[in-house]
Amino acid sequence: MSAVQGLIPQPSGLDREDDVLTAEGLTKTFGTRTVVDGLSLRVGAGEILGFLGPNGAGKSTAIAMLTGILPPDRGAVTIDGLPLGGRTARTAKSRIGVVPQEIALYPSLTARQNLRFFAGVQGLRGAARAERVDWALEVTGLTDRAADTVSSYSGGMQRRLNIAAGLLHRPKLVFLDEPTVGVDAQSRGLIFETVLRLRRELGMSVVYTSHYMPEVEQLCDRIVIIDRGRLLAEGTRDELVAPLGDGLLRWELPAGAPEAVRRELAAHGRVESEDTPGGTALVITAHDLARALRAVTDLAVRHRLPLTGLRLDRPDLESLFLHLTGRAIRDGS
Ligand SMILES: Nc1ncnc2c1ncn2[C@@H]1O[C@H](COP(=O)(O)OP(=O)(O)OP(=O)(O)O)[C@@H](O)[C@H]1O
Repeated sequence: MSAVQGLIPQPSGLDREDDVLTAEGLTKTFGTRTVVDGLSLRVGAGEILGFLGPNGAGKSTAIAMLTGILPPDRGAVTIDGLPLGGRTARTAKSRIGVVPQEIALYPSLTARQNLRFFAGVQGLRGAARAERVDWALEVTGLTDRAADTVSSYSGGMQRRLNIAAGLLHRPKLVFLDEPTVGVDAQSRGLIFETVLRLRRELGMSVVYTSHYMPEVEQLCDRIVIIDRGRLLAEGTRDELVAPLGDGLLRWELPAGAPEAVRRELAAHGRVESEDTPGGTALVITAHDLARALRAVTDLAVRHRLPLTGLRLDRPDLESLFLHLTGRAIRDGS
């Protein structure tokens, strides 16, 4: 059970006037399994929203519904005030860009030829097309390599060109699905720069999925965490980690450790128990980490308990995640 569930800020006031996306009660069931369950969220104009969840949480299914690829069983989405269904679906969809994880480019064509092709698919012609292709190359840092074939590109450059292709129609909102997976540090930096420029220069909004927490902490204005298809927490990075207190302290105790240990530690914050192969681990969400640590060492001396299984964690999204879901953001990591 989580240490902070119930203390996390929940979505505040949907349907703000400048929201570029609102979703209400999105639900999707495959067979007997409800994969997304009553999900509501919003994205503000110019906002970079981190969209997180452990493997199998329902992110891809939710994003497919948010982008009009998959119709929800229940619930509704608006893009820029337009329902993403019925008569307005086409216009609503034209205001979003979707950049999937998979590279969807023609390797034997140059970067510019690829973008000219995709711009044509978007209905751009003539000077407008040339201007937009130049812009997309520039904003993703690929102008110098525009005449090279994609097959000669590094993985990171291909990823940036993939992003450029999703920006050609200048959407109001772009979905970036794990845009930095497997890319080199330089491309990662350039992708960050691109995201920040899109917001700064065009007021574009971004929904950003990533398993790399420091990246999300650095880039995203607000973060939504889902698990088992439901919204688990939503807020700024600081709002989200605030309930974790000053720090987390995890102390593995042998079987038969006195109950008094737990009682005394409760004075220093919320205490939870986890079963371990050798006994129990107490997880203390400490108000004051230094004092909690002193209490632990004091208890260890008094009750002759080992300190070898003691670990301290900074409150960050990674630890929040573990506490909310009982799992690391990526299984096996
Ligand atoms: N078309 C489908 N039919 C049946 N089950 C599905 C279908 N699509 C997804 N699922 C199941 O729904 C659950 C959520 O899947 P989804 O891909 O949305 O999760 P995710 O959060 O994107 O996971 P990951 O981070 O691993 O990509 C998974 O258990 C998946 O097996």
